[in-house]
Amino acid sequence: MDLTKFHGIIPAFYACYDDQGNISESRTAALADYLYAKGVQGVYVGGSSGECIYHSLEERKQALAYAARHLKGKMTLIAHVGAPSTRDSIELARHAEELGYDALSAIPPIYFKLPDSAVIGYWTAIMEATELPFIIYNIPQTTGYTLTPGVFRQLLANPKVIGVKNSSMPALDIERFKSAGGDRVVVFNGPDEQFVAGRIMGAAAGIGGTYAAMPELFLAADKFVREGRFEEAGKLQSEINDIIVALCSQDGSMYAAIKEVLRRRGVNIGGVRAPLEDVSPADAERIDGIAAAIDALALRYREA
Ligand SMILES: CC(=O)N[C@H](C=O)[C@@H](O)[C@H](O)[C@H](O)CO
Ligand SMILES: CC(=O)C(=O)O
Repeated sequence: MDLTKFHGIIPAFYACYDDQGNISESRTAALADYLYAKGVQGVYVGGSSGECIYHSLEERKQALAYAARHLKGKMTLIAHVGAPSTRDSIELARHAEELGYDALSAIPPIYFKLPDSAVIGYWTAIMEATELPFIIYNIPQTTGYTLTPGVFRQLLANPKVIGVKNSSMPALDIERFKSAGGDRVVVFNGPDEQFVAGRIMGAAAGIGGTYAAMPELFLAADKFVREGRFEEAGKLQSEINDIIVALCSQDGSMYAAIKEVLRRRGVNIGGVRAPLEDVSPADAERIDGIAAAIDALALRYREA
């Protein structure tokens, strides 16, 4: 299988709401057009950053359908289908396959702490439900489940497994998964704050929650790594991290801050769904500064 279509910068697609807080097709189209114009390699739809955890099954299907309608054939499409029950996950997986997604991905089961056997059973049931390749999602800080290299190796017995999106903080985990999977897997860097480290340690791609706020910067960082320009990559990573820290330092949630940045960059995708907190009046001025900083860096790295 040609895995190169999964290489590069793959922003996590955000939940796009109308003014009443319902999933909006026209606003999904606006985010889709913006990301297409920036030249990203793909999108990851319906994950953490897509606020999937706060959506009904019907809304999740809508979000997957609207993104596919506006991006199918233009870039690689990955559907996140992890849901509390195996049954709902399978329903989403089949829906994503019908919509023409290129791959599925899922977090492990959440809430109850389940043994490895149940987690493996869950991911395997999703894989068996469609013909699509599958990307395991390891994000221990939110799910409470840590994927070990041993369990990863067991899962690799299934040829549908083509990769792992690793969001644990040690870049070492990326290297260990790549070492276990070799050429048949793509490891996706999770933590945007160490994208450059992840790329150097074995990730051929990144899926990130802040990419869509500043796609130009992650595309430039990726190019620096590909060209072996590690000093420039490291400097840009540091500039990116100043922005991420600022996005995470508002009264509102990081996603609310990002959506305000996007509004200033010409893309209105609404607010965030409670219990995520909206930005405060005091955030507004600081977010003006963040958006201006992103625009200035994007300009500076345009010819990178
Ligand atoms: C914990 C979490 O949500 N991680 C995301 C996915 O890996 C990241 O992309 C973060 O959104 C990003 O690194 C900002 O902290
Ligand atoms: C990558 C990420 O942030 C997500 O799962 O949406």
